[in-house]
Amino acid sequence: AHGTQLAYDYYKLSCPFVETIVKEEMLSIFLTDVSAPSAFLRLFFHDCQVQGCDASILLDSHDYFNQNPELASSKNFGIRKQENIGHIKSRLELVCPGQVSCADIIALAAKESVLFTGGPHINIPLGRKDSTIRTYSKQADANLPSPGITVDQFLHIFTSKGVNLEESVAILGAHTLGVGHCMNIVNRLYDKKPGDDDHQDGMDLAFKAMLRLKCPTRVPLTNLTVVSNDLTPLVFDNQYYTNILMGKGLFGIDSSISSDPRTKPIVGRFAADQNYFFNVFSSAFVKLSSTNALTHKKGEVRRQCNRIN
Ligand code: HEM
Ligand SMILES: [Ca+2]
Ligand SMILES: [Ca+2]
Repeated sequence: AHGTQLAYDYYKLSCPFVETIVKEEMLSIFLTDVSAPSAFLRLFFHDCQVQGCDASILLDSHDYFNQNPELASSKNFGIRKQENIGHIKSRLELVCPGQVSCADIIALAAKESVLFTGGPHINIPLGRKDSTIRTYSKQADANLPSPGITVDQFLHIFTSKGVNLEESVAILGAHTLGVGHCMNIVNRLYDKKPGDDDHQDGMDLAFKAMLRLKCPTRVPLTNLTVVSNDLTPLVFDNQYYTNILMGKGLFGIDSSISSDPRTKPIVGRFAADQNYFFNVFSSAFVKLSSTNALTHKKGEVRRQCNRIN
């Protein structure tokens, strides 16, 4: 099974128990850290968004150009749990040395995170290779979306990967898990010109008052406070869509998709039908996980996730 494409049975001969081992390791991480699933899900998106799903995000700094690694970008603020991927990798190296890529481990960790928190069981094809090309913080700055992007920019990011309109709205449902830092929200709370109407951005006023209490100033220190992405940040459910329809979206883009005429009907459908959301999320996830995947002789299986062999 070492062809030129990702395959569902890629490790059937070379590492038949890879999925069981990753699941086992993930369970023990989840039991000690309830915030881990959200961290793995975001790690996966940020890896795929810069140069493709190739574990480039795990590479650390040392190189002769002395440039910052991808992870140092401010857009990667709050990214955690990379070291757990390295730990799972070292366990897999004992069982099937040189076989399983770090990029596949990131994708498997993300799908286990969705399942463990109550979301759908997603089957993903495997066989991604790890990048042999180093990435820099500038690439992450340029490719990772800002919380206030427009719906057009948002749709462009995903349609360019073959993700359709409905699937794009579904993949943002990942914001059913986890938190955001005040630094990513304060612009929405304090950049009003005098005389502006507080109602104009469609944000629920009680919600806005709560956010202002949690994030009282633009001063960087208080920006380290976190706020939940939805009402149930530990559960993968469709609450995110219900929240954004009520004007309780945390980031600008969360609010925007609940009012744009192209995306609003889809948000309504996901809010009304969790199963339907799960199905569309699953197909979006598989597409996202295949972004620029390196296969066959492109790329390598790293021996250690934080460095090119
Ligand atoms: C394309 C539009 C997107 C934008 C603008 C965006 C923006 C953000 C921002 C600003 C944060 C908060 C980071 C912090 O303050 O610590 C965040 C958190 C998060 N994002 Fe996104 N995101 C997008 C898409 C996605 C996608 C596609 C996924 C996964 C498939 C995802 C998964 C997450 C998760 C799970 C968190 C919570 C992380 C945690 O609790 O540590 N996001 N996102
Ligand atoms: Ca990458
Ligand atoms: Ca939730």
